[in-house]
Amino acid sequence: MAILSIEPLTRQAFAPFGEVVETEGLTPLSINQGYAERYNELATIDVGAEGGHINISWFVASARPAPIAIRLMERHPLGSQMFMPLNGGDWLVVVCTDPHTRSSYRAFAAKGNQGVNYARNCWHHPLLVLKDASSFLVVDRKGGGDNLEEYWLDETMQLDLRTAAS
Ligand SMILES: NC(=O)N[C@@H](O)C(=O)O
Ligand code: NI
Repeated sequence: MAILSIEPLTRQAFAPFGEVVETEGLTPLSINQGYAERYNELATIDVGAEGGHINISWFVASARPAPIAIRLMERHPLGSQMFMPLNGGDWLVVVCTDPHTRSSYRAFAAKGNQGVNYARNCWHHPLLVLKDASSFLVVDRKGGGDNLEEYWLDETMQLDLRTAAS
């Protein structure tokens, strides 16, 4: 059984896979006569391929049984996919550059104030949360064409949750 250690989610570490949606380290614009701050252009929504349009949805996710087993990776060839937690709970992100290559897998511990925007065609595990009834705002694609490619792993990989706290 392959064990995948979990690293903190940072913009730099996640850059090969997409964007981290967070305000950390950014300077906001002051708007609304000073009564609000705007953190601009945090993610690129790329859903126009083959006539696609933006789909705004709300996911309510349940925690998977521990130890979390990674058996399936997926990608969306026609569009990006953004997840933003709404309850403020920590969650997990698992991505890879090549699902056939074990060493290409990366697992990240995302904070409750961090979202991710998977770039179009980025291999990722479906939404992984640590608590039941975890709500997420999701921005991805609706439209024709086949926007889902799945890869079932030959060998189940396990997430080493002990490293998530580090
Ligand atoms: N199925 C669905 O809409 N969500 C997945 O693509 C996911 O990444 O969670
Ligand atoms: Ni997805």
